Amino acid sequence: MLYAAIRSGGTYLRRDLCNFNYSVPFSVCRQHKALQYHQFLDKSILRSLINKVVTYSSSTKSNKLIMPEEKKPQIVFVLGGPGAGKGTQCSKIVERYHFVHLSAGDLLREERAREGSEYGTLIEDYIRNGKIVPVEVTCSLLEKAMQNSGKNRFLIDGFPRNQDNLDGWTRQMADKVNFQFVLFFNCNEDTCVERCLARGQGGSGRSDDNLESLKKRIQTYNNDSLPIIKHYEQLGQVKQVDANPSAEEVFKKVEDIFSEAGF
Ligand SMILES: Nc1ncnc2c1ncn2[C@@H]1O[C@H](COP(=O)(O)OP(=O)(O)OP(=O)(O)O)[C@@H](O)[C@H]1O
Ligand SMILES: Nc1ccn([C@@H]2O[C@H](COP(=O)(O)O)[C@@H](O)[C@H]2O)c(=O)n1
Repeated sequence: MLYAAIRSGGTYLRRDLCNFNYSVPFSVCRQHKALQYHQFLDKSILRSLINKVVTYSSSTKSNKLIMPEEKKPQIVFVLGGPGAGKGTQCSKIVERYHFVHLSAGDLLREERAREGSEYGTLIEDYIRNGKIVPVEVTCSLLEKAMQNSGKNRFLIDGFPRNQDNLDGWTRQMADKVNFQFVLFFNCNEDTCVERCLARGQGGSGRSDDNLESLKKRIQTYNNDSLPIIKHYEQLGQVKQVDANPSAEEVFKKVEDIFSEAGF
């Protein structure tokens, strides 16, 4: 038998990964997702055991192995209109709460600029026209950036932006991460446009900080991104912040949210 059931429907221990012979030497506290052990079990063995425990998805009845929830990277999605201040707030969160900030837009711009990229032209066309790049490209960039960072806490900024993004993420990543919540920066359309135009005039160098692209970006946001935020709202997974005040005032609300969430 490959797996020794610790508790049915719960966490399983892969015997073939263990170099000793205890049959059921510890129990798994599912509620707290923590391992508890019987007194006779040596702590060093326990430590090595914990490293070797994998969870088995009994709900799917498949042989798909899933990492324990507490070991998966923690993910916060950061959403809001163009220029709502997502990037600005993410930088502050990184400083205060030691998250890694991954902006889907930045990763796409980097990929566009990468010599030899097969997606450069496609990405430029999508960005200039405010359209959402197919998820296969974006999700792979996100996954690679997560792996390369070697860290375990991520703000994923500007993703998922449409149903394709959400479906692709669910297929490729949902099982691999510990999703926390969506941080939604809600900002008036006029303010968003003003901020992006000012950013363009200030020399952002972005090919989409102009009125023509902005109209398209806002249309995409209203038609494709808002329904995704609503989807998460219906699941009770959205923490909303009014993004119209100054960056400092907005961050105070963000701090409340992150502190309350235990970060
Ligand atoms: N609360 C704020 N008040 C005034 N200006 C702000 C505020 N937050 C951000 N800005 C400015 O607005 C511009 C857009 O901010 P930022 O890049 O953080 O937005 P964003 O939501 O990440 O944009 P995008 O989705 O287009 O990448 C920047 O020039 C930034 O300095
Ligand atoms: N999930 C995403 C995110 C972004 N894009 C494209 O990049 C543009 C800029 O994004 P920002 O978040 O930096 O504003 C955006 O308008 C899209 O064209 C994307 O395709 N998918």
